Amino acid sequence: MSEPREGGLAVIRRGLKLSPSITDGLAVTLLLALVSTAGGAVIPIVVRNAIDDGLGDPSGVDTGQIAGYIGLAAVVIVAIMLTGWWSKVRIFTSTERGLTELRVQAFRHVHDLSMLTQNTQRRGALVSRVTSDVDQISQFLQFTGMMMITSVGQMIVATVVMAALSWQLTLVVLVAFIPLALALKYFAAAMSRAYDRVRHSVGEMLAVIAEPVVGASVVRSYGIEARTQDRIDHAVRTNYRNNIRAQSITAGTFGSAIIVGGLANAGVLGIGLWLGMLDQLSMGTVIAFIFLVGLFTGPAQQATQVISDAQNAISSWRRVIELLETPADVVDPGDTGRRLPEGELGARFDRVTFAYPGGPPVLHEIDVEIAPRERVAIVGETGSGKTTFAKLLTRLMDPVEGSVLLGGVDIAQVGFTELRRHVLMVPQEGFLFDATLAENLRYGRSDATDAELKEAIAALGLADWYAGLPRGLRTPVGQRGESLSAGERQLVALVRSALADPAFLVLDEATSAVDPQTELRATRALDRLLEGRTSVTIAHRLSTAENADRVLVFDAGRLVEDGHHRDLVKADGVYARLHASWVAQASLGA
Ligand SMILES: Nc1ncnc2c1ncn2[C@@H]1O[C@H](COP(=O)(O)OP(=O)(O)OP(=O)(O)O)[C@@H](O)[C@H]1O
Repeated sequence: MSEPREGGLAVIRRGLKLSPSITDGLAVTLLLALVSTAGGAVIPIVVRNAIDDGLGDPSGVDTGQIAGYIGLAAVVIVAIMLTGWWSKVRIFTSTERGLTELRVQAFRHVHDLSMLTQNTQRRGALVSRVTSDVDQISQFLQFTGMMMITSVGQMIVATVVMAALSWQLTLVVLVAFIPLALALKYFAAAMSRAYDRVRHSVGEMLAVIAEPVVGASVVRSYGIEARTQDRIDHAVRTNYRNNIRAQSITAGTFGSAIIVGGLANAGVLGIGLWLGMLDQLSMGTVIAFIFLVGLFTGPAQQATQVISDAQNAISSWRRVIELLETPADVVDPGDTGRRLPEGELGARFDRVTFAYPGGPPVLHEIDVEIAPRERVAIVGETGSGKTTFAKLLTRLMDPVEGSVLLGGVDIAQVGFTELRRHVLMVPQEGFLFDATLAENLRYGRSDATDAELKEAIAALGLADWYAGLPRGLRTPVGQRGESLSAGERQLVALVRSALADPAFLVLDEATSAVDPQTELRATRALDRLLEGRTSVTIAHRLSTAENADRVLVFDAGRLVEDGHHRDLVKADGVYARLHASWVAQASLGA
């Protein structure tokens, strides 16, 4: 299905490179953690000595010596606590710092990804995916990853100390663990498959739940609540089943590790006592061994949990890296980019061909020049490429071949900020944020004063509309502007554009019907907005094409006609047919 995936270590290496703060001071942190772990192995030795030398002293119980050992044990325990605490604080701090960097990079990148291949909804899903993926990585780095390293250290130290005390008992412990060590590989593979299924079903479930939330109005208006609910129930149940299956495997492996631990302890006790009776082992050594078996088996019991957490974290990391490495298809040249000429601006499409990723060309060799201050209307059947043309003009995407120039400059070489200062796209539905009217208008120009906002409203002939607003500039527009009518939202979008004051405007004409009074206001406001500017309007209305200086007609991705409405009607081609159907519709509506 896809190319071979790189191994876990390679993913970790690349992930660490992306968040260098994680490894800041890691050597010291690990050293502290290992000191803390190794400290654990000192206690059994102290216990052994206290028993053998203190209690088992032939001249009677040596309380002084025992007190000395207890004191030593206390010092070691305090040292273990302090080094353990300190290493944890260090690992939390550095991983949080590194993961914050990763979150910032990932969220920024989601926004840089194509406006077209990633619609708003997909981007929302990506953002929540990144959030949960980074949480997984954090859980791993702060708990399990650290545990993994200290566990290995603990097992090595325990083995060395055990071997130094008694090779026979060490052998007993190792033999008990061999089957588990071998089985772990299989458990890990089963767990990996089970958790893969869980991750997949979580993704499905989120998508199925998110869709009807975003499309709530469609769900309600088509009365498909029951069907939607069925899909959600099914996704939730599948996720539940997958989770239960995965948890059963985890529980099974954990349980078998406990059994093996028990067997090792029993073996140590049995054989230890027997060796003791043969006078080959001291009492202290056998008791110390019980402690050491604990040190050795603890990590092995947690190995399954560690492996599954590591697998989760690695696939999360892999996804975040893949996201970050998805090239942003429109690259911002930034401040080093070229500047656009100030004042009026014309545009040129120089043999522009465009295809959406993986699709056939939808615009073919478009060659056209738009003069400064010209009012151009774009018309064509649905799917003919009008929106694509407009998006190329504002560089929401780059042509596959050819180039788009503004004022003689290839817009691919112009920084985003500079470009947005000169050319602006006014969509059909200007998105309004859940804030006041003033705040929404300031998306056009952030430093505009209240007086300037009112001036801009008046300049577009909207003073009477504004006067009717209950709280003036402080009027809340509601979520997505719901407190305003569709027509009023268009008015806000026009004032916002006027405040931004670009030389070149690209408009997607609204198709939604609005009341006649607002319609009149919008037409008047638009007329004033376009005054003195170059404009390209995706026209859905007859009057827009009729009033334009020039009409560009698209058909199946080709520019087939170019001229004034009058001449195009006479030419009796694509435009004449479109025009005839508009006229017929208008007379039907009348
Ligand atoms: N994001 C996309 N991914 C893939 N193909 C797309 C995408 N957007 C548009 N297309 C395809 O590109 C072609 C041109 O679409 P475009 O939106 O430019 O047409 P349009 O003339 O603006 O149509 P409408 O009037 O319906 O908005 C169509 O065939 C369409 O299916």
